[in-house]
Amino acid sequence: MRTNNLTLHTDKYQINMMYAHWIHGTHRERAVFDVYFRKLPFGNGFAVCAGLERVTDYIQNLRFGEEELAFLAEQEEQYQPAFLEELRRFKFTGDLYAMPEGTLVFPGEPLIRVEAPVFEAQLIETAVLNFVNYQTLVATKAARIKQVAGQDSLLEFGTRRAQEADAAVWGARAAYIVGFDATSNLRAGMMFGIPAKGTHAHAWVQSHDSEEEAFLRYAEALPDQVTLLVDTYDTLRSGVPNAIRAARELEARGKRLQAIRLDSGDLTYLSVKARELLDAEGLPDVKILASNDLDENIILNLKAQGAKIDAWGIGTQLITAADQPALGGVYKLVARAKGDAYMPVIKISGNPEKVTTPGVKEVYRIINKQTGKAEADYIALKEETDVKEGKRIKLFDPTHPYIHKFVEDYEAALLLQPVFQSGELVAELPTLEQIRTYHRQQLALFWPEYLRKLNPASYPVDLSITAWELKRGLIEQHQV
Ligand SMILES: Nc1ncnc2c1ncn2[C@@H]1O[C@H](COP(=O)(O)OP(=O)(O)OP(=O)(O)O)[C@@H](O)[C@H]1O
Ligand SMILES: O=P(O)(O)OC[C@H]1O[C@H](OP(=O)(O)OP(=O)(O)O)[C@H](O)[C@@H]1O
Ligand SMILES: O=C(O)c1cccnc1
Repeated sequence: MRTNNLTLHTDKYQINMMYAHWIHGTHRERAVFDVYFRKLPFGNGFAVCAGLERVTDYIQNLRFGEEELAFLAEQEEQYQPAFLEELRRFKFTGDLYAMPEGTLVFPGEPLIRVEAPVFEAQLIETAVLNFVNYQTLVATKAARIKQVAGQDSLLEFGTRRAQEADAAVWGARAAYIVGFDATSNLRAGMMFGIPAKGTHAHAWVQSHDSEEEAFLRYAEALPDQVTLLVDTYDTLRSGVPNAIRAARELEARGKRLQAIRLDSGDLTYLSVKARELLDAEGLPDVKILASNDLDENIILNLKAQGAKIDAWGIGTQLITAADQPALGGVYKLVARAKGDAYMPVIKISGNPEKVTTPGVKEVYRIINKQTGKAEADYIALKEETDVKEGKRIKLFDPTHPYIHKFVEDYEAALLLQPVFQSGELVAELPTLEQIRTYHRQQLALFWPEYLRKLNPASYPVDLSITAWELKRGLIEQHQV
């Protein structure tokens, strides 16, 4: 590997567009881009916004170093040396607004708005989507797992199966945001302050002459509160009885066996039987941890079957978001500078979902003051004042405009917060603990029908009349 610099972590077409803008002298013209996704993953009723910390760090460190410039100079495009000099001076000077990490987010609403010289806004598209798509996807998957696990402990075990190293650590962080308790990845622990936890592998048992010896030696070496993996040979005939012997031995030394881990077989049957054995030996406090390709559906099933599992280790299915391995978040131009003002622009498509929503917009979460619950998200043009002033507004579904209602006793929470202004970081980023608390508060804002895992109700994301008319007008204008 030659570089840690992420400035060239972009698609070549961005640099080519930057070059063409520079050639024509339009590179300083301001442009506005929205980041949003069109479809919720996993059939879930919401997604959990994540990725902003990485985006912030990336933008602060955007610089074309000598290595990057030399590499660009070698490209078949033969960029002019003066362009490379322009890149040498590159720094992000724009504005970026973003929803805080942990926010519940929905299709069609901007999670991030970038207002910057087109030269800068174009460069960052690829990396911003890369970070936000992955982290939002994993946070959402983890939220589904957290929902079924309730108060049980959740350990993130995914690194060995993750799509490479960055995915492992940022995925561990995304899981922690929504309520996982710990990760097995020590680097994630060190980078983010996530509690790091670990049991032991089958290899530990296999590398001893007997399972009993392996357990005793492990318990002897490690401090209090060990977890023993009991399924290497025969869970009920050998693993659990040997763990019970180890627990006795530990007790004699003033230490405790914290848990046993089951990693194969019928987890309901084995956990019920193991619980009986442990309880019969006066060890009701020894917990049962399960792992083995678990996801939210298996956990829900195991619970319905009466499994006696207190803690869950989750790897592959979470870190790879196995049932839907990508979130299709996009970065779309919605306005560009024309003189002193922004001119809204649109992208038309035969598929109504793919028609972009033009203009510089804000997203407001409309919260009913009586119930304290979110009624809808309301996308209005930035200059609109009605919603800011708490005036009566019409909520209507842009794809079915006849479905509508008026609301007046509401609080409008402005979701896109300033993060960069004129290239300077203006937001104080929250700590991970603050993000976890905020995420829990977000969940409490929503009625359960939007949160349920299976066939959730669709939460309304509505356009203001002005934003809708702007969109309709531009569609008509472009119709031939
Ligand atoms: N009672 C259960 N109900 C539903 N799914 C279960 C139950 N017990 C285990 N599972 C899940 O079923 C799958 C079983 O995987 P698999 O067929 O590989 O068996 P295994 O026990 O892991 O075998 P191996 O000994 O090869 O590891 C895993 O995803 C596991 O989490
Ligand atoms: O099943 P996942 O959700 O992906 O969780 C991670 C898995 O990684 C380990 O297995 P592995 O076979 O890699 O190693 P081991 O020898 O320690 O069991 C562990 O035992 C889990 O089963
Ligand atoms: O600590 C563990 O038990 C662990 C860690 C990573 C993967 N599987 C299990």
